Amino acid sequence: MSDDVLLYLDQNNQTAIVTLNRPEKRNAISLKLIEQLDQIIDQLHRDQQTKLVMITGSSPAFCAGGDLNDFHGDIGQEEAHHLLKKMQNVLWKITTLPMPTIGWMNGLARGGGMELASACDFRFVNETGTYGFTQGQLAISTGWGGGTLLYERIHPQEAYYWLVNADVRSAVQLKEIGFAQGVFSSEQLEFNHPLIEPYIKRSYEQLRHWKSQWLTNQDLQMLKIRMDKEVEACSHMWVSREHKEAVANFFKRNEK
Ligand SMILES: CC[C@@H](C(=O)O)C(=O)SCCNC(=O)CCNC(=O)[C@H](O)C(C)(C)COP(=O)(O)OP(=O)(O)OC[C@H]1O[C@@H](n2cnc3c(N)ncnc32)[C@H](O)[C@@H]1OP(=O)(O)O
Repeated sequence: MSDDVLLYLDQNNQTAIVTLNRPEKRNAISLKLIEQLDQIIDQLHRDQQTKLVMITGSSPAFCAGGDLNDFHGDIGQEEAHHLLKKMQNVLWKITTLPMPTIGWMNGLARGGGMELASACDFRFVNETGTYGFTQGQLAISTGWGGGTLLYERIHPQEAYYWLVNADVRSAVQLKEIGFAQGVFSSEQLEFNHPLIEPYIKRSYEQLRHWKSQWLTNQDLQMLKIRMDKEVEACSHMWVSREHKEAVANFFKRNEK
């Protein structure tokens, strides 16, 4: 069985690197990938050694969002809800991991890929990448709870504006609005680079404390309710004719 998600723990188990590994599909998130990611995140929740988790993609992309083959098809609203909920649960588990998390955005991200990045505490982006909450272009909204998380990461006015525009932005723009904490070249984003040294220098206790403080500072109960509502809303849009046409157009375009 191929591994669609890889987990690498560095020698002293200080850093866990979680890599989405479907580069030929731009690391689009299939149902199989969700299952594997879920198991890895559960393992990290139980972990008593790791100081830091980094989530990244196998080059050239970070993540193209939900795999439109798996999430599409002739399904009703309840089935759509059931499928979307699976990844919402994973995003929730990532959000509430007990250690700091970095979305190590090595390349482009679209749709659910941006939602995944929003579930991380910090985001480092590749200067050559392009990034967008493009769900609006597919006649849906964010469907895994990542739109709700976006409101927690940047100014609400800017989050609202981005979701409605559904536009694709540069790395520098992401830094300007505070979505990304740093913009780096591909070489700088190589692992074991000094970029993560500041984190590793801090003690386990410090990092776990700051993470706990970060989570306490958010109203998690309310956050979960807001994410649930987002999934519900998207599941209704998912079965619309407009969405089905938009997905069919994507695959037609790629056939040419
Ligand atoms: C389902 C949840 C929902 C949410 O809650 O947010 C979503 O995520 S909806 C999905 C949103 N994502 C998209 O709309 C992105 C669609 N993809 C693209 O726009 C482009 O592929 C790209 C990501 C900009 C990359 O472009 P490029 O580098 O030119 O590569 P290709 O277009 O040739 O793609 C290579 C390969 O990958 C397949 N692919 C890409 N994205 C997806 C996807 N989201 N689902 C399924 N497959 C995807 C693409 O079809 C190509 O496959 P082959 O033709 O077999 O080579």
